Amino acid sequence: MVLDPGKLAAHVPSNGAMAHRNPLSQGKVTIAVDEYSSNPTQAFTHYNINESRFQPPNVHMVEPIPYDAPKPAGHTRFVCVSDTHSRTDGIQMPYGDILLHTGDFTELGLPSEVKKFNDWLGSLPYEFKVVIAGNHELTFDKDFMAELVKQDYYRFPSVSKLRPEDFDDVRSLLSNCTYLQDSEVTVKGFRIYGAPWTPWFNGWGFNLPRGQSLLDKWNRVPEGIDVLMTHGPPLGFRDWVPKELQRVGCVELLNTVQQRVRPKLHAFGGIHEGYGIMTDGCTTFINSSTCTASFQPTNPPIVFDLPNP
Ligand SMILES: Nc1nc2c(ncn2[C@@H]2O[C@H](COP(=O)(O)O)[C@@H](O)[C@H]2O)c(=O)[nH]1
Ligand SMILES: [Mn+2]
Ligand SMILES: [Mn+2]
Repeated sequence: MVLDPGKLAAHVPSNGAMAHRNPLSQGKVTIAVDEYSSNPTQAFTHYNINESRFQPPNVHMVEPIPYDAPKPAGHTRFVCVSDTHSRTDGIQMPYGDILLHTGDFTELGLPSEVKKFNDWLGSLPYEFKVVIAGNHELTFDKDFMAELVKQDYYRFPSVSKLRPEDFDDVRSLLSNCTYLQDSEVTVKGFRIYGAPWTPWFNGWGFNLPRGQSLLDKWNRVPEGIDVLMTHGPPLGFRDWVPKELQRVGCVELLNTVQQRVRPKLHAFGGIHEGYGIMTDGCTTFINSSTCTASFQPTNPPIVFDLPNP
């Protein structure tokens, strides 16, 4: 899809207490921990009632473009997938230029799974493929693995059985893509930044407490990037978990995206139930979780066109 930002009201929330320009840092916006950080459902309600922050005209749902829609001249087509969880066999992949996979490509990050995923990547025709980890890629999280081997009971027996030499260099198994972890790559002129962190939930990989710990990671995202890849959603954008009647997106990620970084595209997954697309007029938010809540790989990849830089 091609969006004309001029047709949508760009929304910069008025909650000035959480973002301010630092006079010592040449106009750079500084994000502070949000007062509702620890309770995203309450944060959503508060900002929606007081600022209509998550409803029209500040936010709109976006229909995905059909795969056979011609790509406009001077555009690059992104193909977004996420949360494939080692279930790639039946996925019909559409035409595009750059593949983005926003994590949970395995169940447990086992080297055998990573190899299978890498083989699948190798079979795809895209010119560029960019991948981040999710909370299921346990072996990619060095701190998680260091803690796991200290435990005298094993929550993840098949992972605990691995020898360090089996997973020390697990990233090198991803030879058919660019893997990002708190890092960026420029592809076809687009600056793409990727980070795997999600709010703590059941003690998986790359989990961090809400608040300053996650904000420290988001503070590493540079201004001026075109595409942000995270595993999980920001607050209010495709982050609803119906079975718990909860919003679970990260408030600090939202404030970072809307008030400081303002990328053209924010691609993520993480909350399988949130599959779909929204825009705030500046950033298009795509949750491309392939797997459903019951881990069926039935949600199709989402394509998105951006004008070339
Ligand atoms: N209440 C919350 N539910 C969550 C959160 N993160 C994930 N989930 C639920 O689990 C599934 C699958 O996630 P996965 O990482 O195991 O693949 C997801 O679709 C949600 O239903 C959370 O932070 N809070
Ligand atoms: Mn998942
Ligand atoms: Mn996940």
